[in-house]
Amino acid sequence: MTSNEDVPNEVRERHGTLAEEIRGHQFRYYVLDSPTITDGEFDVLLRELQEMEERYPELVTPESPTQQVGGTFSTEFTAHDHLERLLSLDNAFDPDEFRAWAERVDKEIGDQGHFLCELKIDGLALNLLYTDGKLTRALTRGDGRTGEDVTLNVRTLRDIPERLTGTEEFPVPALVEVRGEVFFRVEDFAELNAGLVEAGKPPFANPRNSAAGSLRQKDPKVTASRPLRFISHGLGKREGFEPQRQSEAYRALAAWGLPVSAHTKLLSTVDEVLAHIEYWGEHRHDAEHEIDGIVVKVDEVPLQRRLGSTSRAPRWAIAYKYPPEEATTTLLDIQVGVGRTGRVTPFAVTEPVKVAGSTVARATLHNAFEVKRKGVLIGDRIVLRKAGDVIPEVLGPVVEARTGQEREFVMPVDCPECGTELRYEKEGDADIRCPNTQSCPAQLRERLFHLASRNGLDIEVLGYEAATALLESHALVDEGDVFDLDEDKLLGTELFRAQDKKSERGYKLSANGAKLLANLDTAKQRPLWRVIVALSIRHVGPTAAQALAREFESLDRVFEASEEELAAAEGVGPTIAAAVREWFEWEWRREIVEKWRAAGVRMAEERDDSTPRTLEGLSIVVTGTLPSLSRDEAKEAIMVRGGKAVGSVSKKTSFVVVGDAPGSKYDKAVQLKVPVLDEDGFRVLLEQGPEAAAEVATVGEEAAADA
Ligand SMILES: NC(=O)c1ccc[n+]([C@@H]2O[C@H](COP(=O)([O-])OP(=O)(O)OC[C@H]3O[C@@H](n4cnc5c(N)ncnc54)[C@H](O)[C@@H]3O)[C@@H](O)[C@H]2O)c1
Ligand SMILES: [Zn+2]
Repeated sequence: MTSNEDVPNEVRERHGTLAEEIRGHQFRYYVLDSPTITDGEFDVLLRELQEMEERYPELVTPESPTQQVGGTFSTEFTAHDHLERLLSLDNAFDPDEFRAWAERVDKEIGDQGHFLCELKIDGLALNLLYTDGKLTRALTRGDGRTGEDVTLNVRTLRDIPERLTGTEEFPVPALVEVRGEVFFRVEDFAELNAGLVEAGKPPFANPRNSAAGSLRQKDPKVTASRPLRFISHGLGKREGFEPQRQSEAYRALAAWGLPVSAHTKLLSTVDEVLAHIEYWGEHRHDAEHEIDGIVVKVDEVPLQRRLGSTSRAPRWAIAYKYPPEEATTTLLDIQVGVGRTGRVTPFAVTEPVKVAGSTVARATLHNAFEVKRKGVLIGDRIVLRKAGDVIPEVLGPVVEARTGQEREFVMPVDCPECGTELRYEKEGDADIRCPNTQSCPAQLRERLFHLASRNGLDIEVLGYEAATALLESHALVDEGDVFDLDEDKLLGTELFRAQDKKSERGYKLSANGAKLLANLDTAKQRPLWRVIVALSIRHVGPTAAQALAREFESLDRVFEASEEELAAAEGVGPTIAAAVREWFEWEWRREIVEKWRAAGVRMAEERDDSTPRTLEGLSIVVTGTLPSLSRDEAKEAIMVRGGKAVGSVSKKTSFVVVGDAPGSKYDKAVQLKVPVLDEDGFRVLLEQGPEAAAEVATVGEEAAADA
């Protein structure tokens, strides 16, 4: 027996309470489908327990959460044993942890394995038993040995075949346990939640919880009404089928009619794997479902056997987890901001918290109805989410954590910046606005900042600070004056002065000031669509502006067009048409255009006739990373040849240009049989035109096989 003497008492105590706390969270997560902390926070607790046990191995007992597959089963369902255990996965949270795992693997099996990298789908695990090709039972993971029988519910999933089909290469086996993940696509999840809210029911916190909640229903009809999806990612017990490779098993599963992932990649070295992990870390939201990491598996089945498993997880696989995109924090206050089109939006001021690698202290709440709908009170513990480059948002309150001290948010009546009474533009609007469009300092500042942004006229020096300073010193009345700025006017703004002892005034134009003037000069030459973006017309971002520029070719023609003509133009539509007409109704805005024109800003599309318009009438989608062209360069090349660079794949798409790790657009192209080009093929398209490109393009399944 091991002696326990060297474990300090307080460590033993902390271990006990921590393990209890973790079990409580597991119960709420796996049985109730209603966690009170985020997954990231849960992982931190489990990691703390692991580290304690590594330091003091005496603390390890078979009952510790570190030794068990997290879940359990509820009495709502019949319990059934898996034929072979369905385990969890060990985690790596940074490259060093991943390297350490790879080194352990290497030591065990020598340098002879391959790494199969898969997206870690954020759903819930399911075990399907097929006997003689027929689906006979479906179990949740449960505690890894015993799961919940959800067969009736699973039969309602379209992705899961009742019967397996066999092929010559892969005949149907006598028995096989197929493991995989049940999940919601991100867009289906959003739709489901919107429907729940409309019906007055509380929305789900995230797609994973909604998938678990939808699958574990007592009434299969409810499950049937939810668009749950399934992707296979493993095998349990099998008879009459012995794959040598995990990747081979996936080919068999696909042949039998089961869905497998299109994003699985076989790699040889640790560096390649880390590059792949980094790639998906930046493209996390390109997949159709949520991912919380990359699962790396040793591909060779005999090597998997040699590595074996612990009681909790296989040693031959690891889940590399990305920084969590959700965190809980305290909502300190709700304040309002005024945007460039006058929209007044409440935003959350929170205790700073780390999410997705950066510290967040503010999050959007969209409008007063959203605040109500989300049910958040000032003082609440809340769940924050930050996905990629998107502005952080408040998901909702942790109701269990309320103390009774929380208070409701009240929307202000007047504009916080100019004091004008706020109003809804028309009845039923979600957004309330400051009607002082021309001179509300907040709106002006935001418009200037937007005008100078990268999608607008790209004027580097004109950031937030400069915009504020120019307005405060009255160097500008509104954005109409931007191109009239000169040295004299800038010298009236302290920000653009530099000390100069030689001059009488004691200052001269700063380097930044000179740079601003130079930048403004260049900005006059930007293409028409950027000028349109810079006007801050509601609903008109880069895509709409490009459509307007393409269809009307000059700002005057946009101005002269009727609402009907605008709406009829490709890529414009009624909302944008109405917004454009509304914009031009105001005298002071037409003056902006006149002042810019007088200053020499480009007002019409300049056709570059040096390049023949060989792509006229074609719609082309570029997706994934091309080896030597940036996405913008590729789009530019399409547009100068008269083609349209569009964002989404439809039957009308002429070509889809595909780079590395292309995501769902590529899948869609295969499905709709739109010709697919790689970069070489794209060059053929640019240099020799569509007919030559069609010869080198791949179509449908043929394209999928190539990838
Ligand atoms: N918020 C909470 O209170 C709370 C409580 C308990 C657990 N959790 C969360 O649940 C998860 C822990 O659960 P876990 O034990 O399932 O561990 P895990 O999420 O680390 O990984 C194991 C699971 O990943 C899934 N998976 C997805 N894609 C896969 C692929 N391509 N190949 C293989 N498996 C794949 C499988 O279902 C597998 O069982 C963690 O994310 C944890 O944070 C949260
Ligand atoms: Zn105002």
